[in-house]
Amino acid sequence: MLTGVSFRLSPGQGLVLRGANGLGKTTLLRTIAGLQPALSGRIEGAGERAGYASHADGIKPALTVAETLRFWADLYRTDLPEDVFELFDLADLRDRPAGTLSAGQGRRLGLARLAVIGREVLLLDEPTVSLDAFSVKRFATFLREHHLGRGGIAVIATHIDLGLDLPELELEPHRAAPEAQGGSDEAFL
Ligand SMILES: Nc1ncnc2c1ncn2[C@@H]1O[C@H](COP(=O)(O)OP(=O)(O)OP(=O)(O)O)[C@@H](O)[C@H]1O
Repeated sequence: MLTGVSFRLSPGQGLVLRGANGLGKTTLLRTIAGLQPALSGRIEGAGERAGYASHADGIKPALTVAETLRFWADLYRTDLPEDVFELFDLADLRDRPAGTLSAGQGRRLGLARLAVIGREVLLLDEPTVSLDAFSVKRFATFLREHHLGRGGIAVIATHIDLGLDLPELELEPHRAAPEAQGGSDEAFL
C-alpha cells in the first residue's frame, strides 16, 4: 500500500515514478487513470483528460498498422496526425497486420496511440519495454517536443533514464516523498 503520495503537475510538466518492483507504480497510475479506486485521498484533473498506457499495447492482430491508428483516431474522435507514422518509425510498416509485428514494433504502434488520442495527461507504465535504444530516443523526443512542449503533462513509471531531465518521485514502502535534491520543487506543491 502506498500512503502519503502527493504531487501536483502544471501544463508542460512531467514526473518520473521510481521504486522497486511491486511498490505500487502501476497501482498509482491506474488509480490516477480512474481504473481503480483510491482507498483514500483525492485525484483532480485527470479523468477524461488522461490517457493511460499499460504494459499491453491493445493491438488487434488483424488490423494493419494504418488501420489501427485510424481506429484509435475514430474511437477518440480525433484527427490522425500526419506525422504519427514518422514519429514512431512506422511508415514502412503501415500496411503490415499488427499481429505480425515484432515486440518492439508493436510497442511503437501501441505508443503511437498516445499521439492520436489527444489526451493532455499521459500516464505511462514502463513505456519503453521492448524498445531499442533508437526507439527510446524517438519516444523521448515525442514526449519532450510533442507532448510536454505543447503543454501536456506526463507521469511515467520507468526503470530507465529517458534523458528528459524530469523530476523524480521515489516511492518507498508505506511512504513516498519527492527527491530532496534541487530542481524538483516546482512539481510538488
Ligand atoms: N490484482 C491484484 N491483487 C492483489 N495484489 C495486487 C494486484 N495487483 C497488484 N497487486 C500487488 O500490489 C503491489 C503493487 O503492485 P504494482 O503492480 O502497482 O507494482 P509496481 O511498482 O508497478 O511494480 P513493477 O515495477 O514490478 O511493475 C504488489 O505487491 C502487487 O503484488
